[in-house]
Amino acid sequence: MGAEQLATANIGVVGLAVMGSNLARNLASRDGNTVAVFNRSPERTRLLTTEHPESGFVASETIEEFVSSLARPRTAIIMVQAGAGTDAVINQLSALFEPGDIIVDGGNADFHDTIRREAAVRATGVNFVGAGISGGEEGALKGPSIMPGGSVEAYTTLGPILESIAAVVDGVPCVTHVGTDGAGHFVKMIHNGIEYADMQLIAEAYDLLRQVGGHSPAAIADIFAEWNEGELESYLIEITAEVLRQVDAKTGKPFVDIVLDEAGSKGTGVWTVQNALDLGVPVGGIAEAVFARAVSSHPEQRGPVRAGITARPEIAVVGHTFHDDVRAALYASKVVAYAQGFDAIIAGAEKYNWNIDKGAIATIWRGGCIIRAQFLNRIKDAYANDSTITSLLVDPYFAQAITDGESAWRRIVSTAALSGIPVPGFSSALSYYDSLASERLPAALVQGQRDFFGAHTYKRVDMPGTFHTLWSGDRSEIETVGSSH
Ligand SMILES: NC(=O)C1=CN([C@@H]2O[C@H](COP(=O)(O)OP(=O)(O)OC[C@H]3O[C@@H](n4cnc5c(N)ncnc54)[C@H](OP(=O)(O)O)[C@@H]3O)[C@@H](O)[C@H]2O)C=CC1
Ligand SMILES: O=C(CO)[C@H](O)[C@H](O)COP(=O)(O)O
Repeated sequence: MGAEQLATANIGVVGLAVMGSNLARNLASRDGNTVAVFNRSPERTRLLTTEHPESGFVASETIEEFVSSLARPRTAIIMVQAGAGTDAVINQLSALFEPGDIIVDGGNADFHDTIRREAAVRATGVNFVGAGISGGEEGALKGPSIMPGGSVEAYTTLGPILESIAAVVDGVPCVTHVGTDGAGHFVKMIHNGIEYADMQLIAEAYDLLRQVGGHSPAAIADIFAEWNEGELESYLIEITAEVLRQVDAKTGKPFVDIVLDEAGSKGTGVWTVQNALDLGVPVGGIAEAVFARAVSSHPEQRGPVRAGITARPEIAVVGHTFHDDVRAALYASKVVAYAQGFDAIIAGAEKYNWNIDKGAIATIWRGGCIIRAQFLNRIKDAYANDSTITSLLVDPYFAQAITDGESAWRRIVSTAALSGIPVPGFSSALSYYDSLASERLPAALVQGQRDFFGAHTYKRVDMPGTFHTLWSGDRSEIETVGSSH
């Protein structure tokens, strides 16, 4: 590593922790690439170059050296901690980059930050691409799903290199230009929200099979492995079977029994729910998954409540088809979670003026990412058949899937309630479906209450206009000017 470097690298990676080092190795393994690498603490850089001489990295110990090692137009992918760390590296690179160069933030950035950063960097003539990258360590190395946002010009240069390192399904690379500025990180955020919901539903299925079904973790691993051969085939089901089959070497107990039952999070699920609230999109499945992790992480509340209860419900007696019912409930709830996630994408695209192709998003999520699944082919097909559908639940395939699983779904939610097993994911998904399916909702009464205490007005079912009842007067109705609010 010298002070000046020859500009031999066609791409660089800044941030060489788990994701950055694996992405750099992935890039280096593709024909024609010479990869420059830099990390704030040089120890990581040294470790990577020592352990992987085959990658032929051009390593630097200062950011200046790193920039000088890049051929023009310079392209650098940042894989550092979201937030202040990312801002620090963007500032360093923008001070040294020239118009036409490209900075890619591949971390899990808040898309509002990406919108801000893209505008600031673009003003200097440098291109900024906020790219969601999913797949964890293995995906980064072997082929992730990549969700880049930013300008079309930047994608023209960057697209081929991203396509060369992404996962490939049916010959199609799992990368697409999602839209301008923050679109890529927005879609990655929704991906993570769906990931939360999917994981929670799988965890509820496990809990039911264990507590009500009476199966051991190893037996449940076999059930999940079998489910992974059918419509539920997905990476998350596959790894769940692996986790459940694991035995703790220290105690000989199932691994799942020695792990503290307090789920952590890094924040992208919370962002999804916060933004869905702002957009007015009901994403109950994702919200329940976030809240379920929060409930689990409050032992100071769980302990005393549990200690104060003298008797728990008897576990309901179930028949031998119970695990088929759980599978059907899991599938129906999963359909709802994905439908809600795509609704949030549609609402975000509208609010932020992104031209997001829903079918293309389903396509690039089929491989490389954490929520990769066969099932995404069905979503791709649904939007190919009709890109204007108001909900995935009206697509003929999904409507039929829900109808087929509906009775089992209801049996599972009621069995769980009778047995005292928490199923916030399954039950919120069912309530959401029932809300959409109901002829009339008690929202009419809520409107009446709002009008009573706040003169917020209401609309009538039998005539146009906006009305208010004089609740504290003679209770006659008047027509009001302006719309209901
Ligand atoms: N881990 C995962 O499975 C996934 C992670 N991501 C995202 O990818 C990004 C990288 O993730 P991961 O590899 O896990 O690493 P971490 O999120 O743990 O971040 C560690 C890296 O950030 C660098 N860093 C932190 N602060 C600064 C700073 N102020 N200036 C310069 N560098 C800084 C560290 O440098 P140093 O070594 O000097 O401390 C190190 O290289 C994150 O945004 C993460 O959210 C996305 C998908 C999956
Ligand atoms: O982005 C990811 C995968 O797509 C990360 O694995 C994500 O950080 C996991 O989130 P959390 O730690 O909140 O469970």
